[in-house]
Amino acid sequence: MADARPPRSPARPRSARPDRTPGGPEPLGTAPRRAALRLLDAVLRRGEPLESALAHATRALAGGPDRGLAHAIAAETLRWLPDLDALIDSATRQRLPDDAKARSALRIALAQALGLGTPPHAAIATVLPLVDGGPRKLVHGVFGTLMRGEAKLPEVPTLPAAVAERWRSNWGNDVAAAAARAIAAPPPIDLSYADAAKVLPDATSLASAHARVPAGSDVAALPGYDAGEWWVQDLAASIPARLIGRGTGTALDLCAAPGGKTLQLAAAGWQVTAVEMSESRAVRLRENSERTGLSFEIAIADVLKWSPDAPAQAVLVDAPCSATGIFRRHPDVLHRAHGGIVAEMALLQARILERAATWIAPGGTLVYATCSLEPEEGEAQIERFLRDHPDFSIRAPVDGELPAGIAAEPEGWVRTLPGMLETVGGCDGFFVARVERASA
Ligand SMILES: C[S@@+](CC[C@H](N)C(=O)[O-])C[C@H]1O[C@@H](n2cnc3c(N)ncnc32)[C@H](O)[C@@H]1O
Repeated sequence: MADARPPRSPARPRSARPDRTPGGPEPLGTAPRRAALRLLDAVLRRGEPLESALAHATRALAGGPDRGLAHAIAAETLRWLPDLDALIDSATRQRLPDDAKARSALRIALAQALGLGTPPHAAIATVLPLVDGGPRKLVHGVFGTLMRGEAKLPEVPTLPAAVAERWRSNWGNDVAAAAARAIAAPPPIDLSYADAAKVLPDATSLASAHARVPAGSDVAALPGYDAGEWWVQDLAASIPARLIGRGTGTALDLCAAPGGKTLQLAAAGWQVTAVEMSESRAVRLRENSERTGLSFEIAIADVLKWSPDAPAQAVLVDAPCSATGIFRRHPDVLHRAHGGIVAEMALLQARILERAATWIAPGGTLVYATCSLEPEEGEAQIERFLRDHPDFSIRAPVDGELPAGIAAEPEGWVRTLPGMLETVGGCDGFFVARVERASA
């Protein structure tokens, strides 16, 4: 590559040969790195969610552990992307283009060596075959320079510039700084229980029917898994159904899959119809119903075309959104969810809300939620909705309805932000508003 400075006397990490004969056997462990490279390409070039790209990018891998490794490498790279790029730029004379294969290969080699604790010689030996016939010497040299210089990642990851600017301007510097701290490692795992009496006795519990277990726990080994007593659901994601509460009437869960909120509503006694447009995601609804023994109707339909037979007492709109609030577990959103996506999602949310408003019985409740940290998908939606629908008004949460440590905003809605509950593991960024239709 002509545009990068060859390092001074490149180091040769143990067992990595920059001049390996092309076509020779590939070092063991290269296949998951190749899949990680494909995953990065899917997220950064095509804007695909990491989880959606997983099946295709890892289809050639032999088994679960290799797939898990490819996912872990890609996710770690996305957590630290601006910092990895800064290191790469510090060791090249001319900046490598963002989409250069050499940059991608270096990103995943460095993410492993500096983030995942992979021995440097293994990190580079398994990555060099990915640039065979290309900038192999450059990649090897830059990596060697950085390792010799004892390169390190900072203690706190750097947010991508556009995200940092947006969140600082919307929520302030402290929230943006807390978001950066929250990217450093995967968060703890929250479980929602159908029966509050069955919550694991030793676990941290921040709300009724909630347990929090450490990140990386083998959830399938936890008590109650086989019996379907609980499902994985972030604490903030459990708030929308908490605000609907218990009831025996009809509830519509629009945009329902994979179904965490549908299960909560069914467990709270409602006769639920779960509406989901994606057939493949609706399979998860069915599986979750079978696993937990909680029953509800499923309608596979687009809510922009579907209508219920009769108005419902409760309607939950967990609208499709930019998903920037779930960046801790899905760091790809930090690099995909730009302003255009937020604007597109905000339009869709407004259309869904308009339809949902017509399906609520007098005196009934509508809960609107998004896992987004963008006010256009939260506060602005509900402000506009209330302006356009004078027969609806906010019903603020009362004592005991929200998890410990989370309070309603003065306007009566709930906004969870990075930094909240930080000392006990944090929570996702969510917006939740409960509005009630006036009685006839
Ligand atoms: C935020 S997720 C829902 C998460 C879910 N409520 C839960 O708690 O597990 C949004 C869902 O809405 C679905 N969706 C998007 N647009 C839709 C539409 N027009 N009609 C029905 N479902 C839609 C997506 O396929 C996705 O499954």
